[in-house]
Amino acid sequence: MFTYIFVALGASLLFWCSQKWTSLNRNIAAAKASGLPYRVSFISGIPGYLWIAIHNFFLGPLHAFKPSRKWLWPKLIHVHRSWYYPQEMRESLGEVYLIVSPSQIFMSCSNAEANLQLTNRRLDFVKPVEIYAIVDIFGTSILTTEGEEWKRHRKIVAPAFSEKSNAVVWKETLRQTDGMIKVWSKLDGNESRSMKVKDTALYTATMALHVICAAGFGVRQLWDGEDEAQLGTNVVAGFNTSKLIREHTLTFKDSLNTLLHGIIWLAIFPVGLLKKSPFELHKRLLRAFCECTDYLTELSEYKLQQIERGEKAEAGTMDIMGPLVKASGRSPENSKGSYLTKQEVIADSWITLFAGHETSANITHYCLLFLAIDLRKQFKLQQDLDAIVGTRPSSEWSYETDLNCIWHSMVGATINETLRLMPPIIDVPKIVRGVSQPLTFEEKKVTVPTDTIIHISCVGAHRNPRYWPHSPSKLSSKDHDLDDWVPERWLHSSTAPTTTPSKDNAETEESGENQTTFDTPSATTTLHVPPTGSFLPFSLGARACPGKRFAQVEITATLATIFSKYTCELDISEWASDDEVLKMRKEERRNVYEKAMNKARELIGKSQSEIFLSMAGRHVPVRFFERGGGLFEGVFTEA
Ligand code: HEM
Repeated sequence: MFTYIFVALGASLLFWCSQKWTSLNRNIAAAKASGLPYRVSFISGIPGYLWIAIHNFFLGPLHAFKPSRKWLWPKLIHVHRSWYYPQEMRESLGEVYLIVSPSQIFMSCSNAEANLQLTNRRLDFVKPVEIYAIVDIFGTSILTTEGEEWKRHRKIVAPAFSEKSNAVVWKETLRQTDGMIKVWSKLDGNESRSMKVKDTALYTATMALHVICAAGFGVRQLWDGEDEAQLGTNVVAGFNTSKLIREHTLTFKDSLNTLLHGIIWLAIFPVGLLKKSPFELHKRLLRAFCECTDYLTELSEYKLQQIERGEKAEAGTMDIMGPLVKASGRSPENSKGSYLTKQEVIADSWITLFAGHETSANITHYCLLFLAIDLRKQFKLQQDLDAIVGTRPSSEWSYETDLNCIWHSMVGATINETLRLMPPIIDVPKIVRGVSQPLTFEEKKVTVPTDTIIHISCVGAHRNPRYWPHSPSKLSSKDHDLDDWVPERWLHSSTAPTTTPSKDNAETEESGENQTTFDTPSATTTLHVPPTGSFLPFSLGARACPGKRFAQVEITATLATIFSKYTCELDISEWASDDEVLKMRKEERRNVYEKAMNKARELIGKSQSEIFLSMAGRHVPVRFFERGGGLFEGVFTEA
C-alpha cells in the first residue's frame, strides 16, 4: 500500500518538476530573445503567498548581516525588493531588467523614457486587474476594470473630480485642519499653545476620511467634541449625526473606518467565510461591511431623490458621488455608454474612498515628520507662508489665488519631495497580454515578452541620479542625496519641460476630465520640473490618478494651516525633560535633538508597502508649539 502511495507521490513530483523545468526554459528563451538583461530565479519577481509568508525566516538573518552591494540574489528574492533595493538592482542589472522564474517573467522599469511608453500605450501595456481583486468588495469599479468597461467607468468618475469639487476640498480641509488642531489641544496634558501628539498618523487618517466624506459624498463630518449645530444646513441625518437611524448599529464614519482598516482580512476571508468565523475581529468586520453596503445604498438613493427634486448640489455639498448617481439614472441604450448600474455607483464610490484615503493621509503624515526632523526647512516653509498669507486667518484664504502661490513655495516642494521619496504606490503594475510588445529607450529597441508582469518602479525612477538634481549625501557616504529628504531640490530654477506633463495623453483630454494642474509651466511656476516619466507618484497616461489635484489641494491646505500657526518638533522627552532642555546651551540642544532626528529617520526607513507605503504601526511622537514658543526654535536656523 505504502509503496503505491510513494510511487504515486514520486511520479506526481517528477511530473511537477518537469512542468516547471519546461516553463522555466520557455521563459528563459523569451527573455534571451527580448534583448533585455535578465536573471533567473526560482522565486518569482512577484512572489506567491507561500514565499511572502516564510521569506523572513530565511532572509531575515541573512539581511541582518547587510550583504555586500554586489551580492545580488538575496536582494533578488526579497519580497520588498523594490522598496529596499531599487538602486542596487538598477546598478547591477540596468534600468529595465527581467526576473525569470518557472511561472513568470517579471520586468522592472526605472527608465523615464520607457515609463512614458508603458503608461501611454494603454492598449499594449494593460493593467493586471486581477491583482486588485482584493479591493473589489462591492463589485468591479474604475480601479479594477480594463478595456471598454474601464472606459465607461472612467468617463463618468474622472470628470466628477471637477474644480468645483476641488474647491470644496480646499475649504473643507482648511476647516477640518482647525478641527484636528482643536482635538490635539484637548488631549491629556495639552493646551492650545503646546500640544504633544503621540501618533499623528491616526489624525491624518481621520482628516482624510472627513475630507473625502465631504468632497466625495457631500457629507461633512465632525471631530469628537465638535457641536452638531455647526453643521447647519449640512446635516444628513444618520450620516453625520451621532443618532443612528433605521436599523444601523454603527455610524457611517465608524463603518467606513473599520472597513478601510480591515480590507486585507476581506481579501483572505470572503464574506461567506466571515459569517462562520467565531472571532470578534471578523464579526466586527462583517458588521462594518453590511453597514457600509446599506449606508452607500441609502446615500445614493438620497442623492437620486435630490437630483429628481431638481436640487443642485451646491454651497459646500458639491460632491463626486452626484455625477455617478446621475449616470445610474441613464439607460445603456440611450446614453452612448455613459451610464453606471446602481451597484457600480456603490463600487466606484467605495474605490474613490479607498484610493483617496490612506494615500493622502500617509503623505501628510510623512510631511509632518520630515518637517519636524528638519527644523531649518520648516522655518523656510513658514517664512514662505508668511509672505503669502501674512496674518490673514485661513477662513479668508482663497482657492483661486492663495492655493497656487502656496503650492509654488516650500509647501509644494515639501509635498513633491515627500511623494518622490515615499510614494504611496511604490510600483505601478502593467502586463503584456496577447502579443509581445516593442519598447524603445536610450536608442535601443527591445521586446517585452507576452505575459510579462511589469512593475514601473516609482522608487527606482524617483531615486535615479540621471534624472534629479542632487549633491553628495549629508546623511550617508553616498555620492548622491536621493535617498534623503531634500525639498530644496524642487526650488532649483525651473527648466522648461520637454513635454507638458499634464497632457501626456490625448485620451484624458478628450474625456472631459479636469485638466487644471500645478504642472503647466506659467509665470508663477517656480518648482523644478523633472523629465517626464521620472516622477510618477500618481502614475501617468490615461490611467493616471484622477484624484491627483484633490490630493495636492488637500495636503497643501493641511500643511499651510498647521505651519502658519504652529511649529512642529520631535518629542525629545525620551532623552531630556523640558526643564533640562531650557537650561541647555545651543550645542547641547542640537545634540539632544539629533538623537530624536536619528531615531525618527530610522523608523521612517522601516516603512513598508502593504498595498500603500506606510509606517506600518510605528510612530514618531511630535509636539506642536504656537510659533515662537518651541523648545528648539532658533537652534538650527541661526549660524
Ligand atoms: C497622495 C495621494 C495619491 C496618490 C499618490 C495616488 C496614486 C495613484 C496611482 C499611482 C494610481 C494608479 C494605480 C494603478 O494604475 O495601478 C491611482 C489611481 C486612482 N486613484 Fe489615486 N492617488 C492619490 C490620491 C487619490 C485621491 C485623493 C483619490 C480620490 C479621492 C484617488 C482616486 C484614484 C482612483 C479612482 C484611481 C483609479 C483610476 C483608474 O484606474 O482609472 N487617488 N492613484
